[in-house]
This record gives sequence, C-alpha cells and structure tokens, in this order.
Amino acid sequence: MSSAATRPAGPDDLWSVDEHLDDILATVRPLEPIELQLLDAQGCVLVENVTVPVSLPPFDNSSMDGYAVRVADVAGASEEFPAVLEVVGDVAAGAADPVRVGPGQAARIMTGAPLPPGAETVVPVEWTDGGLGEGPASGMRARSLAPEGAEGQVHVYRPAEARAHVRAEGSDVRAGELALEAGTVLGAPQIALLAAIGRGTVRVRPRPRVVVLSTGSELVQPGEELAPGQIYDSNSFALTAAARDAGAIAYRVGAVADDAETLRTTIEDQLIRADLLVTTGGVSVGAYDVVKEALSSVGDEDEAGSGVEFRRLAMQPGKPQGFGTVGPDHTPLLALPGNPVSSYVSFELFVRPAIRALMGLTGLHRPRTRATLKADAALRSPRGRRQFLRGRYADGEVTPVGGAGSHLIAALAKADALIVVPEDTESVEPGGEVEVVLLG
Ligand SMILES: Nc1nc2c(c(=O)[nH]1)N[C@H]1C(S)=C(S)[C@@H](COP(=O)(O)OP(=O)(O)OC[C@H]3O[C@@H](n4cnc5c(N)ncnc54)[C@H](O)[C@@H]3O)O[C@H]1N2
Ligand code: MOO
Repeated sequence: MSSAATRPAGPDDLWSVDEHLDDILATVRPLEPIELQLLDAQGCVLVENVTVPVSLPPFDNSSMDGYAVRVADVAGASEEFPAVLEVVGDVAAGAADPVRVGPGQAARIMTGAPLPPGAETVVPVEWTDGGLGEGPASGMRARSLAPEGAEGQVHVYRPAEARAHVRAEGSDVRAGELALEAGTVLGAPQIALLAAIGRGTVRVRPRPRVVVLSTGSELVQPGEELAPGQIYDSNSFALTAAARDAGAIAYRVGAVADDAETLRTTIEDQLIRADLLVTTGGVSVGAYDVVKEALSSVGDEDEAGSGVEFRRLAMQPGKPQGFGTVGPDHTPLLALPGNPVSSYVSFELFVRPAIRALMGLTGLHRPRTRATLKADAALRSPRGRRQFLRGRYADGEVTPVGGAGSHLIAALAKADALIVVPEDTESVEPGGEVEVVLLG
C-alpha cells in the first residue's frame, strides 16, 4: 500500500469508494504463472500461446456408421436397383491397419474410424440393407450378437459423392496453427481443445488462495447450540462462498474470539497458505474491536510497505474498512466490517476485483446496467455517501428488497442486484433511473 500518504488527512476525511478500490488494485499484482494439469487450470488465464502439435482430426475418418466404398461402385444405386458389394471386414474406431477396399467391395465402418485405403466415400447404414437382405436397415446389429455382419454382402440403395460423410484430416485445426492465445480464460470448450490436441498441462496464472476469517466472541459455528447473546457466524461462510465464486481457492477459518493476540497468531499461522487474507468484524470504534489492534503488528512490521491502514469510506453499508499488507511476503489483507450485509457488499466491491486481479483477469468487475426504480416510495440515501441497496432486477426494472439495515441477511438472500445511489443523490423517486450492479 498505499496512496494514504499522498491523501489529505483529517478527522472527517472519508475515502471515496473509488479511491479505496484504486489503492487495492494498485497494490495487488497478478500471481506468478505455474504449470497446471488441465482441470486444475479451469477458470485460469493462459500465459502461453498454445500451438497445435498435431492436426485435428489426425486422419480422414467416417462421420457415420455405414460402409466405406468406392464412388463408382454405388453410382446410380437405388432401392429398385441396389449396388451389391462384397463386405471385406470391419473398421472400428481405433483401427490401426484397416482392411483395403477394392473394386466391388465395402468395409463396414464405424463413426470415427479411419477411412480405409481404397475407399473414397461412406454410405450410412440407413442407405443400405445392413447386410441383412431385408430392405433399408435402421442400424447395424451388434458385433457380439452377429459377427457375420463383417462379411457377406451388402445392398446399397443410394449413390454417394466422393468423400461424403468423411471428416478430413486437419478440417478442425491444422498442426502449427495457434490453438489458444495467451490471455485466454480457460472454460470447458478451451479445455476440450487443449485435451484434443494432447496437452496434459498448461501454463497459467493460478487461482489465488484466499483465507477468510471472521472475528467476534459472540460467534458460534452453524450446527451448534446457541447460548444467550450468541449468534451464528454467517460472514465466514458467505465470504468463503463468494471467494470461490470469484475464482479463488478459499479457506474458511472458524471465528476467532475478540482477542488481539489470538487473532495475530491465527493470521500468522494462515500466511503460509494465503495469497490474500480477508477478515470480518472488529474494524469500528468499539472497545472489543481487536482487528485494528492485532493488525498493527502482524508478521514483520519493520518491513517497508507492510501494515494495514484503517479508514472510513463515503459509502453505506461498508463505512469502516482496513487494507494493507502483512507478513514477510507482503500478503494483501482486506479487513471488512462485521455487519453481514456490509461485509458482503464490501466483498463484492473490493475483494472480488482483487481476486480477479490476482488471477490476471481483465474483467475485474460485475456487470452494471441502468434500471427503472420500481418501488412504492422514494429511496432515501444519506448525502455524501454512495449507497448500495439490495434489489431484484428484471426486464430493465429494479425492485428494492428489505431496507438499508446492514443486518438484513434474509433480504440479501432474495437480492440479485445492488442499487447504487450516488453520493450527491438524497432520494430517488419511483420511476426514476438508477444504476444497478448485477450479482449474477
Ligand atoms: N459508535 C460507532 N459505532 C459503530 C460505527 C461507528 O461509526 N460508530 N460504525 C457502525 C458500522 S457502519 C459498522 S459496519 C459496524 C462495523 O463493526 P465491526 O466491523 O467492528 O464489526 P463487529 O462490531 O464485530 O460486528 C458488527 C455486527 O455484525 C455482527 N457480526 C460480526 N461478525 C459476524 C459474523 N461473522 N457473522 C454474523 N454476524 C456477524 C456482530 O454481531 C454485530 O452485530 O460498526 C457500527 N458501529
Ligand atoms: O457502514 Mo456499516 O458498514 O453499515 O453498516
């Protein structure tokens, strides 16, 4: 971090949402590339140009189950006057040394099997009697039940052009061509191509390892009994899920009690597996808000550039925030407020882009759109704060769900969008236009 030193400081000095985000993104660097197995590279950004080592398909092959024949042998064939050919054998997918097809001959061929030498075209089995002598066939009989299908005679009822139903070598992609460009995000279709050209591993930026830990002595793990005054820890679950959704490998650490020394040692223990740390709670002004206290001296505090700075943002929810780096590797840490909606909204606005920046992605942000406010009453927003209200978006309209309270988890669970009310806007009338962040 941080641009803090260059900012004017004062007791009422609030950071804007954009300044805080810029500070985070100026600090977070894409992770170093590594070689990963294909499936481990899913969702990652490729950092090499991948060229095709062997053409696809690697050899001419049939696109149908049928008979490989010579064009002249089936010219003019019809149901009334079928071409009658001698079946010289089967060519199954994977055949290394397929039988030769001579004049007046046919080889029974399966989809994906190499076009045998001598053959010029393929007639689908439905254009033949399948060797059964009973008129047009609907398919072949299983080899295990009728091995004689690989010999005898076949009646062909239709002619075929040269190379009909033949997938030519290299018709998909040719050896030496660029298969995928550096910068490509590897989804299922790209992984299909890499596998098809025989790549077992690829060089990518890895998924960041994100450690999520919540703080608060009142927190109880879901599934256990609540004692008086206690609540269930929802933040660490929400943010771990959100981190996975953003593309990270996320580790949830059970809630840490409000004790600075415990929190400090817990964070130090977690540094080994963290590319990014996220804490929730303990960042406001209460006597038990220990995150600030603990984070002033995590790891090597003497290292230049280390340290977490706590600041207040001109936003609602999410006013109190901490950001900086900790430990010998200057691991970025975002300290989010404890209120559940505040922590989730903060995650969406700040942690998600940071995760995607670590991955080397270019699209860091959720899509946004303009929408018409569908509501019974005007929305109110405090002057000077950018407000993020929860809403449901459909067909160009957004409907608020729940109120502005940052404890309203049930309303959050119904929302699929954040309604953005800018700093200079104190109310939005029904029918007015607002910006919405689509949560996907
Ligand atoms: N005097 C002031 N009080 C508060 C201010 C302020 O400016 N002056 N800011 C308020 C705002 S805004 C927020 S946001 C919160 C932030 O507080 P902390 O980050 O210190 O969070 P906690 O006090 O630990 O908890 C707040 C709230 O959230 C509940 N919580 C915390 N962690 C979890 C969790 N993992 N799962 C579910 N719920 C959690 C906690 O029980 C509290 O109810 O400060 C305001 N106060
Ligand atoms: O600004 Mo705090 O984050 O509501 O509720």
